[in-house]
Parts: sequence; structure tokens; C-alpha cells
Amino acid sequence: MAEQREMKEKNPWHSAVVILITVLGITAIVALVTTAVLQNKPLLQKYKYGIVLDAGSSHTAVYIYEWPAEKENDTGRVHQKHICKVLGPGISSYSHSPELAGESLRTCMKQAERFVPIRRHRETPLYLGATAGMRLLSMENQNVCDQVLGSVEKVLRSTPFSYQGARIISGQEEGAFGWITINYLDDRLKQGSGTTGALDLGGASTQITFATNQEGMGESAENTVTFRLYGNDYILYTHSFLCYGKDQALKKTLAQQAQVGNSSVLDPCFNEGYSVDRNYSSVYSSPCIMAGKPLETGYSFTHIGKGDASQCQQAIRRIFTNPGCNFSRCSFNGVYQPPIQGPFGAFSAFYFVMNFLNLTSDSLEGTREKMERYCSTPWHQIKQQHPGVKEKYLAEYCFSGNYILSLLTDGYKFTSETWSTITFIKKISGSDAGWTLGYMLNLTNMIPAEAPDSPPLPHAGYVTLLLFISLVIFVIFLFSVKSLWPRCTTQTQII
Ligand SMILES: Nc1ccn([C@@H]2O[C@H](COP(=O)(O)OP(=O)(O)OP(=O)(O)O)[C@@H](O)[C@H]2O)c(=O)n1
Ligand SMILES: [Ca+2]
Repeated sequence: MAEQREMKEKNPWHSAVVILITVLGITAIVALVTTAVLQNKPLLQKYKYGIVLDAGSSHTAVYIYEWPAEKENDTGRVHQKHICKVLGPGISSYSHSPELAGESLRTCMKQAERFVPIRRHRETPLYLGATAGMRLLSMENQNVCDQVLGSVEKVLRSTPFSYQGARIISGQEEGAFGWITINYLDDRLKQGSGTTGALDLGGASTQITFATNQEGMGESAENTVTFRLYGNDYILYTHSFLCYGKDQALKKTLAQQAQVGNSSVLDPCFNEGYSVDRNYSSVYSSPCIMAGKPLETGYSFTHIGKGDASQCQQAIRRIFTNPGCNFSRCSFNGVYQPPIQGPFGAFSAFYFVMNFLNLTSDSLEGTREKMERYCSTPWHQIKQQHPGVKEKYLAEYCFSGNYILSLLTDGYKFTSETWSTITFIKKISGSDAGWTLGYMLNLTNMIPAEAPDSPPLPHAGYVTLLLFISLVIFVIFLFSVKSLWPRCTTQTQII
């Protein structure tokens, strides 16, 4: 018994040495984990900025993007910090006083100076991309077009930002960068999984872009864009239809219904009771309307609504020409289009219109029915129901809804089955869907061709593993001490 008590008293677990070892072990583990956590903790977040002006046919918008400075090549990292809508029309409407085009941008550029921290002003790249309105102006009058671009350049150069140029982007770029934007924001590019096609409807042009594995893409080089992003290859089909944005399509539809000399036009695409006097020249004042231009201006007519959706669609169908298809398949106007591969995101005016008409989640048949009902509602009732909506927009929704229906089905060949693959979207994770983000990502080389190397474990996983291994080592150490120590003490006792 006395021997046993002696053994217990001499038990190494109770000795000061073991307590010391335990304390030291725990301290070492805590120090190790703290060092690992502190070493890997993200530094105080620093942000970088980029500004892109979308000079559209109907208006200009200034987008400010922001991203963490040390994560430039991570997909999904750049987001929209602010959008400023320029007051007044698009820059192409300043053809009679080009210098005012630049002036119109000043208020939004001042706002941008407040949204980007002062210390970042000088390094913040500033781009302006002009789309279909300026493409049309350059066709009409190259000289005036250059003056407008010169005027916006002068104002943008006077800002504290790093001005990188103002230019008209091609329809191909507009389509492809819209596609990059939505797939970047959806985080689909890095995963290399399926992508989403992009449908963009502006005032003067419309774009369709989708990834395809079609062998037949060789059929039309001008509709093909290839990208290598994050180690994945993409073959995109893209086409921009100039003059098929919703404002130009409206002019086309009206022009083919109007006969110069007639004092009124009975239009099925406007609600019954709608009646406005128009000048013929306002309808024909566009390079999109080729035939039937009156020699003399000054004729006017009364534009009267008739409110009939199916007749409206018949009228719209006539603006899609069918000159024959020189390829294996075509959309319209003899333009090549491989079989559509969804899903699709439809944005800009596709969204504005379908959202207003409450048609963002209906079947194709449901959409047709609702359009019939909307168009046959008398104009005074429509105005009563939507007192806060701009009258110009309101008057055009019957046309616009039918145009979208016709463009997607008669034009791009969506069917009742494939209609459901279209999602009408405005924003993805807080950033607007549109070409501007993709444009900036491309010009700042923020999407690498090859996937960047990343550590095998995420930060949290790394710390947890470190902690676990340290504990295992410590426990093993304690067990070895426990099993070795008594033997040593016993031996000492014998001696
Ligand atoms: N709340 C809104 C805002 C805009 N619009 C319409 O949407 C079209 C403009 O769409 P947008 O994408 O802004 O066109 P732009 O970029 O100006 O034109 P484009 O891309 O052809 O240069 C115009 O017909 C405008 O009347 C609308 O119906 N409802
Ligand atoms: Ca646009």
C-alpha cells in the first residue's frame, strides 16, 4: 500500500515538469495558429476603380466599377459601385450642336469624382464606347460624327481620371462583351461549365450572342468570336442587327404603314384613343429607312391608335426581310444563325418592356394573350393606370411588347419550348447586365486566358488543418511522455 502511495506521489503527470511541458505545448500551438491566421489574414482592403461611359442611341450612362486591388484576376470580383444617367438624349442626337454632347456629360463626371476616392483619380481608367446611334451618325455624316466624338473627348480629358479613349464599338464587340459581362457576373467563366447567351435590345440595334459547339461556325466568320478565358475555349456566335433596336424598328414599322400624302395612319401597335400629329420627316429621318422617303419635308399626318396585337405583329413581320439564306440556316435578313443554345439572359429594353408589361415569367402563349389584352385597352385607361410613367414610353409599350415577341420568335426562331430558356434580367449581383463591364475587363486584361494558380486549400480550411495536425502532434507527444516517464522513475528508484 505504502509502495502504491509512493508510486502515485511520484506519478509524472502530477509533476511540475509535465505541467510545464503541457503549458509550453499549448502555448506553442496557440502561437503557431495565431501566426498562421495573422500571416494569411487579408490585408486592409484596398480598392481600384474603372469608369465606362455607355454612349447609347437613346441615352448615355456612366458606370463606375470597383474591385479589391489584390484580387484583380478573380472572377466575380469587379462590381458596379455607381451608375449615373446623363440627362438628355444620346450623344448622336447632338449632331446640330456637337459641342453640347460633351457638355451633357459634365454633371455625371463630377459625380464620378465624388464616388472614386481622390487618391485613386489619376490611376482610374476612363473609357467611352458609343453604340448604334453613333454608327448611324457615322453613316450619315462622318464629319459631324467626328465632331461629336471630339467634343466628348475634350470633356473627358478635362477630368482627373486616366482617359483611355472614346470610340464607336462594333456590333460584334457589343454582343461579345455583353456575353462576357453576364457570364462573369454569374461566375460561370472560371467554372468552365455551361454559359448563358446574351440578348440585348437597344434603341437602334439589337444583339444575340451565345456559345456554340457547332462545327458549322466556319460558315460565317463575321459572326464568330473566339475567346480563351480562365483556361477554357469558347466559340461564340454573335450578330448585331443595326436598325432593329426598338426605336428604329418603330420608325420602320410606322414608315411602311404611312403613305406620304395620307393625312392619317391607323396603327394597330398603339392603343385605341391614342392620337398624335407627326411630321413625316420625323419618321423618315434615319438612314435605317431607305425606301419611300418624301422628297419634300413638311408633310404631317395624324398617328391614330387601333390597338390590335395580332395585326401589329403582322405589320412588324414585314420589317424582317427574307432575301433568301445563303447558309445552312438563317435568322432574318439573310443572316446566318446556328440552332439557338440556351439558357439566355435578355436585358436592357428587353427587360424594361417585359418588366413593365409584367411578362417576365410567362409562357409564350401567356405572353401573346397578355399582349392582346394590353393593346386592346383604351389609351385613356392606360394613362389612368400608370400616372407616373413617361407618356412616350407608355404609348410605345404595345408596339414594344409585340416587337419583342416577333423579334424573338419570327426573328431568332424561339419556340414555345425554348421561350422558357429566356430570363429577363436587369442586374446580376448588383451590377447591370450590358456590354460595359465586359469591355472594361477586356481592356484592363482582368480576365486571364489561363486559370491562375490558387492554393490547394481555402484560408479557413488551411487554418483548421493546421490546428488539427498540431493537436495530434501534441497528443502523441503527451502519450509518449506518459509511457516513457514511469519507466525512467522506476529505474531511478531501483538504483
Ligand atoms: N424605363 C425605360 C427605359 C428605356 N426604355 C426604352 O428602351 C430603349 C433604350 O434602351 P437602351 O438599352 O437604353 O438603348 P441604348 O443603349 O440607348 O441604344 P443602343 O444600344 O441601340 O445604342 C429606348 O427605346 C427607350 O425608350 C423603356 O422603354 N423604358
Ligand atoms: Ca445599349
